Amino acid sequence: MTNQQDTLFALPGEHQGNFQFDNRVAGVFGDMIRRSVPGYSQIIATIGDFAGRLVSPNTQVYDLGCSLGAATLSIRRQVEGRNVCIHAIDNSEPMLARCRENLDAYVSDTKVEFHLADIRDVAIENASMVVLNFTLQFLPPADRDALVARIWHGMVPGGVLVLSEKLKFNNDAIQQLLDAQHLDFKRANGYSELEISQKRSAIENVLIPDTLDEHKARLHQAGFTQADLWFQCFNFASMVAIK
Ligand SMILES: C[S@@+](CC[C@H](N)C(=O)[O-])C[C@H]1O[C@@H](n2cnc3c(N)ncnc32)[C@H](O)[C@@H]1O
Ligand SMILES: O=C(O)C(=O)C[C@]1(C(=O)O)C=C[C@@H](O)C=C1
Repeated sequence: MTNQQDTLFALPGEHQGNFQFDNRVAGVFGDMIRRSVPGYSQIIATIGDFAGRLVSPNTQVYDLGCSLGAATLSIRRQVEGRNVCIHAIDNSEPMLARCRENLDAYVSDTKVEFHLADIRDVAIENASMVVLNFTLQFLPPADRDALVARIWHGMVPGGVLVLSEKLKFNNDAIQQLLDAQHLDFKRANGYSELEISQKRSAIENVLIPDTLDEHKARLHQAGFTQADLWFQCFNFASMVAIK
């Protein structure tokens, strides 16, 4: 998988303005997300494990906001021979082009369809797995309930939704503690103070986190009565919901 080192925010004044999933970000995204999101590799591996257990034959899988295709690749390895179609969807052209290259690099009998599209416009049908791995947080908050409800409607009974997100906390002391631990994680992964602060400014109006309670309420409201947290490290979490 494309894995150039992320130095996008290393020089003063670099990459000013709002963060975008453009060609520069797509070129370093594998490195960026691993060094920025604690537990990312574990989450990708576990998405594959959920797929192995819960994806049923002759159904569809949706990777919404697929970026470079890490989740799609992890799922595809676990569902060979089930006559499943995986839909890898992203509205960033440079991300989707690299996603296609990464998936095409390995042989598989499982069909993958690539869609350059907004996840709010894509029909979800006969789905036994839907993945929102750090994508919902980039949608305008007003659009989130409708998407999760549409996902529930498009899923088969027993299907699984994996929802991973950066979290916000209502308690200030907890917010500050977990935020500080996340920043130390980035420092330990080689990001400088300048890189950390410039990236923070770039994403603050773009990545709008919800609290865990808000996520759980949204999942329940959409119809997912079986939903819980399966992973959390500092202010990053992943939830699993079964229809
Ligand atoms: C943090 S990345 C997701 C990481 C990826 N799921 C993974 O597991 O490696 C968010 C992705 O969502 C895409 N995205 C954001 N809003 C979108 C939308 N409305 N429709 C489609 N894709 C979107 C971005 O282009 C970006 O590639
Ligand atoms: O909070 C941060 O600093 C992050 O970098 C998080 C995050 C994410 O959660 O998606 C934000 C943007 C990039 O896509 C990679 C990681």
